[in-house]
Amino acid sequence: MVFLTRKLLFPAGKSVRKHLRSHFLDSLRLTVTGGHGGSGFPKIGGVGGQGGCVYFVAKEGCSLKRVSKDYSTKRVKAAPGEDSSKIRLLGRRGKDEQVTVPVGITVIDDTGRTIGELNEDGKTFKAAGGGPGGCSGNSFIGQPGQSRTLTLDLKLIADAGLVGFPNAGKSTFLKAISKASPKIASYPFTTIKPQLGIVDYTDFRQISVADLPGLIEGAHANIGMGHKFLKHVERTRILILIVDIFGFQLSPQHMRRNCLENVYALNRELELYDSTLLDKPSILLVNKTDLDGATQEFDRIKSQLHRLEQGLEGCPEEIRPEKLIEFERILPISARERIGIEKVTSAIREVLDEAAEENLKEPDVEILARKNREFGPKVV
Ligand SMILES: Nc1nc2c(ncn2[C@@H]2O[C@H](COP(=O)(O)OP(=O)(O)OP(=O)(O)O)[C@@H](O)[C@H]2O)c(=O)[nH]1
Repeated sequence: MVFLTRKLLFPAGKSVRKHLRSHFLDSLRLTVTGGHGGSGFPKIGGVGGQGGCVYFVAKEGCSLKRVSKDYSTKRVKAAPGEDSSKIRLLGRRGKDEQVTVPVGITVIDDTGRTIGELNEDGKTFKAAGGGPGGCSGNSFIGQPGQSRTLTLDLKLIADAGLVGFPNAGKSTFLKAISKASPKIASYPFTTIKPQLGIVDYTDFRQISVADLPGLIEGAHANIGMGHKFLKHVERTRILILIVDIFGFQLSPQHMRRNCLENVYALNRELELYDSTLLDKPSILLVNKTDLDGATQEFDRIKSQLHRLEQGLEGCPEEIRPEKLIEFERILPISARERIGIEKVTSAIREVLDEAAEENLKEPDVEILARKNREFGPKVV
């Protein structure tokens, strides 16, 4: 049925991504409702308990995807207040509902107004107030809680995040794609200050690329800048992985990894930290192809880069990923000599546009598929 739905939704000729990714979410709409106030007890002047409130609480390491899974109906309701009774004149307050959200969330109401910012761990925002309990002022009838639909927007660092081991040529690449020298971005919700390069297109579109520094093998286990780095990879729409065509060695104590192994190692680091990062559309840049013998080396490994699953057996166990990254594009470049840079900037734009298009369509498919499951004919 899902297959059929997809076929109907995606017109012929329009390519459906060959592998269906689960979605990276950077925006989520939730309908929040405070609990209903409890009824009062007119005879003895008893007051109903106030309904519970809905709060958003920022927490490090939480993702919008998690919130979406926890509240699959996209509705959050706090508990009603207790009715007043002979044994409890003042009804108890309804239980609050606390929704844990990622740090760096902007809360937007239905009119498009920003009504809250959750930029620090532990920060709380009251999303919906509970209804007042019944009392003499309201004829002892408990009132409904506040109800509204809010959008949780995850603040992004940039459209694309540049991921690579040291010395791969990230800064050089950033300079090559942005006319002005990269800016150091300072965000209130992050501790790192990524270098930000802005790509200017002839039609005045601008796309931002952030160099997220400090990834080394073991980052998932918080070695080096570890988690500080990885948690910011979440805040970009697409990933650009960059590797040195001749490989990389962090220090004499570390193994020398060839180009292909570097790709597996980057894949492994992302996977170990959070495998949903691999769901983001990604581009692989193989850098330093101006060096002697680099073109031949790229031609030699090109097919292996396109079919990572085939090289898995020969991949050292400590960097062997379980879930493989799937690149939308694999491009050889020389960041220093600015070779292949135009192809990269067009690819970034195309991949971002494809991702945006897919994001628009995919939820429809999911909803339709669910509805079909709920109401469609039973297949036994
Ligand atoms: N031959 C050649 N050298 C390059 C190229 N791109 C970068 N380099 C050199 O590689 C070295 C590292 O480049 P960076 O841009 O500083 O690399 P990085 O990934 O930002 O390094 P970290 O700051 O350590 O993370 C420098 O000496 C660059 O000149 C390239 O396309 N060709």
